[in-house]
Amino acid sequence: MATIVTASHFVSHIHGGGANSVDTTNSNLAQISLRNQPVTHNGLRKVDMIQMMTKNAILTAKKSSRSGTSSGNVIICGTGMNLVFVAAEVGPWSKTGGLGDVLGGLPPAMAANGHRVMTVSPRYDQYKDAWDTSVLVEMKVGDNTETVRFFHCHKRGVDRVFVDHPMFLEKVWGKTKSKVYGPNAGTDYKDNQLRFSLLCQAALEAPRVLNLTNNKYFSGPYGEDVVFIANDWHTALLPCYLKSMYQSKGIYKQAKVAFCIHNIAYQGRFAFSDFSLLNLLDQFKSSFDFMDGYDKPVKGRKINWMKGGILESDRVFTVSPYYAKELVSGDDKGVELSTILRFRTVTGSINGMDTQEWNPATDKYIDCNYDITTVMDAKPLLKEALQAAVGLPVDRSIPVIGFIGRLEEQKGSDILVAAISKFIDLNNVQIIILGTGKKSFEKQIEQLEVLYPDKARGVAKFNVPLAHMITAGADFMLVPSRFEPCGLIQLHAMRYGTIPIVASTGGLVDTVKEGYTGFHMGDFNVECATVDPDDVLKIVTTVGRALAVYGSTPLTLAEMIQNCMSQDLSWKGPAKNWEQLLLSLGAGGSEPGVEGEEIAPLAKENVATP
Ligand SMILES: Nc1ncnc2c1ncn2[C@@H]1O[C@H](COP(=O)(O)OP(=O)(O)O[C@H]2O[C@H](CO)[C@@H](O)[C@H](O)[C@H]2O)[C@@H](O)[C@H]1O
Ligand SMILES: OC[C@H]1O[C@H](O[C@H]2[C@H](O)[C@@H](O)[C@@H](O[C@H]3[C@H](O)[C@@H](O)[C@@H](O)O[C@@H]3CO)O[C@@H]2CO)[C@H](O)[C@@H](O)[C@@H]1O
Repeated sequence: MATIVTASHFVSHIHGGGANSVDTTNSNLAQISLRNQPVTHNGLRKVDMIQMMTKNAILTAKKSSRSGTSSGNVIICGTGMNLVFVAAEVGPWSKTGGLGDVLGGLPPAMAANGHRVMTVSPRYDQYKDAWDTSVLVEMKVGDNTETVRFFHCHKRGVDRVFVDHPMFLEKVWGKTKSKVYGPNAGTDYKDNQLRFSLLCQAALEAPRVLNLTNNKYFSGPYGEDVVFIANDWHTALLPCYLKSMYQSKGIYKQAKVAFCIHNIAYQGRFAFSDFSLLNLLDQFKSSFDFMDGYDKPVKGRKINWMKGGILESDRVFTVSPYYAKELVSGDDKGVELSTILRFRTVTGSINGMDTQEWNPATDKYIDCNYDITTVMDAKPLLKEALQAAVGLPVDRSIPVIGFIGRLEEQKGSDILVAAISKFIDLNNVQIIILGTGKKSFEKQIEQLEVLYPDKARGVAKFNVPLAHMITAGADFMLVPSRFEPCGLIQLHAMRYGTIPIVASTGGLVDTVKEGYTGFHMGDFNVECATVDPDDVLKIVTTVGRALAVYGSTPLTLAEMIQNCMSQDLSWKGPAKNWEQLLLSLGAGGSEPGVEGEEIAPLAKENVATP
């Protein structure tokens, strides 16, 4: 267990209000703010004042928040659970893809429903909006004793906690979008196991040592009655440390761990001898023990972090119901963990999307804002702006197909490139691909412009403004994934009235309805080493179907656009679902939340780094 080196309270001039500040303008809220005050020295037991809140009191709290008597626009009130999300990425501070998006969007939606919510992630950069808490904790990482420092800010009702250590900041500084896991795509930092061991230990300390006093609903440390939501392999040690370092000493007795799989393709497989680096008891060895036929990073017997996380946590979740089924369907889709997963129940809960960042009515990256009533007028203008931006002939009558994604085998950009050569000359169409990742795939997409100067562009950059312009300006969004746990690209596209053309896998099955909100291509071969000609044909055929609708039945197209845009794709529904799932874990002090509306925007400018 970690040792607190210095634990000073937050200074009131930073966050406003002293450590035990109680809002007295509303007696209900005053009760709420006492909820998490420590009452014993080491127990940090939650004062169960919340039970005194009647439903009426909750409603009053909500009403006063809505009417603006509370600070800001965030509607939160004190009931529910103490939730601690732990991940290697948290958007917008750090994001290489969808994991960062989920950590950015789901926590505020949970907070809106009255839960007390913290995220813990590395401090990869000098975030302008996160302050030094001056709380330091020492922990054993590998053979050394390391000191971490916690930074913090409170945004959209969520405590955003950043773990500061040179293993994160020194490596990544200024390059958060590309260097979170390694110096380049496909190469991992050699000390990733130590980095994420440190993250897991820090995350277990944060709820106990941070005296957070930044809003009127909650104060004091979170205490011990928490649900940890550990995300992906980087957080797999958390349930083990929880058991061996805390629960064995009577701490966190009623805490629970939910382990969420965002992508089974990344498991954290390392040499078996590395187990000793993790400072885990031998009792955990069998959970991590793993054999595969690959030579990387060493031949034969390995440890597998994802396997450990699956077996040692209280419940296993993933990000769509269909992917949950695929994971246990066989070793190809379960990436050699399907047998292990069959020992556990894997529950899929579909992701939402950030409807503030991705809102055509307010999007600052597009020239003309629109909604469901003005989409048909706006889209041709946005298409022209997009064509001009990437240097394609500007012509609103030409259908434009977009693709956005990490250039890994998962996303099928190689299949798409093969398909383009088959359909592009036969059709009056333009295609724009945006992505970063494997160098060979980046070269493939950059080559498109050379081959088809008037019809195709490939931009090998991580470019958020361009992602928004494509999402708004394209007519169709292609998602030819070999596998896709949930997928956010198709959600963003539908919200912008851009019709998705998707492979029939994972969350794409759950979110896109054939002929109603999009087009399905069928499922693809998950074998990544080659491009299956059948899959190329599936893209060609389905693109043909979509272009026929574009060209011949504009009314059907318009209807599909309306169907896409009229859906509620926000985190609201998914957050309610997550609430039920997390309540079922039965962590100490857990109670249902309330109906809430998460409406506070996050100014991204504040997050800018050096
Ligand atoms: N070059 C670029 N420039 C700008 N933005 C870019 C970009 N490349 C990607 N992005 C952005 O990254 C995000 C990608 O999210 P996805 O969920 O579609 O995929 P990802 O595989 O990363 O996430 C994994 O985790 C999520 C979350 O659970 C699952 O939805 C998904 O299926 C799973 O593979 C989107 O916000 C997209 O706009
Ligand atoms: O948000 C996007 C994804 O981010 C995570 O995936 C990263 C993964 O966890 C890292 O291990 C690393 O993956 C590399 C892998 O370790 C290496 O052996 C090689 O196969 O290359 C991989 C890519 O560089 O980077 C991944 C991000 O690129 C998260 O786990 C996923 O769920 C998210 O989809």
